[in-house]
Amino acid sequence: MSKLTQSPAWQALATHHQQMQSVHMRELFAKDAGRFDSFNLKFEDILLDYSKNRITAETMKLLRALATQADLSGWTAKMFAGEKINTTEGRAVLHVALRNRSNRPIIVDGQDVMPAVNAVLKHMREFSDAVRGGSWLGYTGKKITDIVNIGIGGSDLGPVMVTEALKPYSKRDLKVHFVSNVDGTHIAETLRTLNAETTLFLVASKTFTTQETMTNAQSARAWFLKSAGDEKHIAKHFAALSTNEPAVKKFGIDPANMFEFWDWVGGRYSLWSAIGLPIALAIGMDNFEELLAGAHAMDEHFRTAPLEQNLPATLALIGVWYNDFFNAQTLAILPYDQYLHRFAAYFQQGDMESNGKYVTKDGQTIADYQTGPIVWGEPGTNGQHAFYQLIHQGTKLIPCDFIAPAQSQNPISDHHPILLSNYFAQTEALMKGKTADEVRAELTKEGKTGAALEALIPHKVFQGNKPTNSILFKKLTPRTLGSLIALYEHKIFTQGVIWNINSFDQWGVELGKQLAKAILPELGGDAKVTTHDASTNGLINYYKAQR
Ligand SMILES: O=P(O)(O)OC[C@H]1O[C@@H](O)[C@H](O)[C@@H](O)[C@@H]1O
Repeated sequence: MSKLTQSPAWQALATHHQQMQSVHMRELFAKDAGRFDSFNLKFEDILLDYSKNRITAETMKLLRALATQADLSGWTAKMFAGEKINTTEGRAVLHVALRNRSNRPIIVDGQDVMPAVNAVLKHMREFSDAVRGGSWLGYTGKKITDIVNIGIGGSDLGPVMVTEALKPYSKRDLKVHFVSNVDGTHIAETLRTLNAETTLFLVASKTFTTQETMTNAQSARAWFLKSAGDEKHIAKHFAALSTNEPAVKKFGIDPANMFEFWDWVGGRYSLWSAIGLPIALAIGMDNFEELLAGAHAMDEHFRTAPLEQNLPATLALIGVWYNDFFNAQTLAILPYDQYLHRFAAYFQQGDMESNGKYVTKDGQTIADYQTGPIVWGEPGTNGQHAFYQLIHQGTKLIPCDFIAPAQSQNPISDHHPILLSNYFAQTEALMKGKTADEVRAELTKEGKTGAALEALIPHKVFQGNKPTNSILFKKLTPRTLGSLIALYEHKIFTQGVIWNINSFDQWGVELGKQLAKAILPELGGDAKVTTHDASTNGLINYYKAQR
């Protein structure tokens, strides 16, 4: 058994789980009219209702003891102080510095990082103001109408998610496009309608070596030069967001158009850095800084609020409860806001790349507990008509986060009340379910009788007792979105601390990259490939025969 599963806090939870397994939330609500009051938390205008979970006050107490045992506050202090907690890469983890609106000095290798952070923000403001204001002109003197961000993973998903989420705040006549996939279709379809004279490319890559991004960037460059002719025009049409200055220079991008960030910014935590430039271009720098301010406020909350009041820690502990004691495999993130349609996709990387680890910080194989969940989801109400069946009546336990704004950005007729009636109804249905007696009464009322009625009953029963968190806030503003993202980031951090894993490296993505590099040259020519296992050889040779 591992140190964690043998620990007193874990053992106490395991024992408690034995009792809780058979408890139905319907009973918990029936017994306690104050359950909502006991199990909700507020942060600014964000409400987290976690009462529809298979928990009691005792559960939460034991879960908090687990966080204390893992020294969550100690690890949090280390992260915020710039200690190199990403040990396998020898790096600090300081996305919190990027949104440190207090300007409190944060020291890495003996130097305060804040002056450099602020200098890049200033550069981003000047650049985005010039492009948005129309004073930044393309090579034929025309204003920029289209931005194409070329990046992948953390250099794509955050900006995509946020620009979609904050569309109501965007400059509608400046379109932002995103190219990530190395599939030529992605860039071809994006460039099809664009004009080189009015298009600005942002090459977004922390390392500036990522194959997909470099391939797309070279194709964009070739496409641009086909119209512009002279390489000197690249300066007005290409900018780079990166930590790798030599590679940016080598690509031919003017260093004045390089927006720097640092190795202590993880790719999946980088939307707050220069990687956020497409966001700033879309919504303006004032709104981008509001996003930072919202995240900073959540950082301060996470850093200072006691566990009992701490939203990220609470979400994290509830997640651990299902993941490790109920053996849940997944977490569904279900935003009832169309603007948040990429939120789950964003946290698929955020969570799964951070906590998809089977080795502890000290290199031990984890054999007797689960780490990160599979994260997935789609906006409501679309999901209801697709996969909710399985959540309601399948054989798997699927904890869900339901997220919604009280105010719509598009209050057309009664759309929003209809949307929210579904939001409220789903968590109620998942919690309560429907008993055989209730089904019988309903069917009888409909005139059904006898064997036909009895045969139908089991199919129409909902067991209920399906756990959900509800996150409800006033309106999806830049500030609120910043807080929401930081809420999930710190949840992921907390779970990583409890599971004793490094949430900030991503070695698991390397093997495929290595093998693809070896395979690429084999795809040319007609020679039969024999260097791999039979399946891989067979697939490659079939491809070569068909192409
Ligand atoms: O920004 P870069 O260096 O091009 O990297 C893009 C992505 O590359 C992937 O390999 C990593 O798993 C991600 O974490 C990262 O965000």
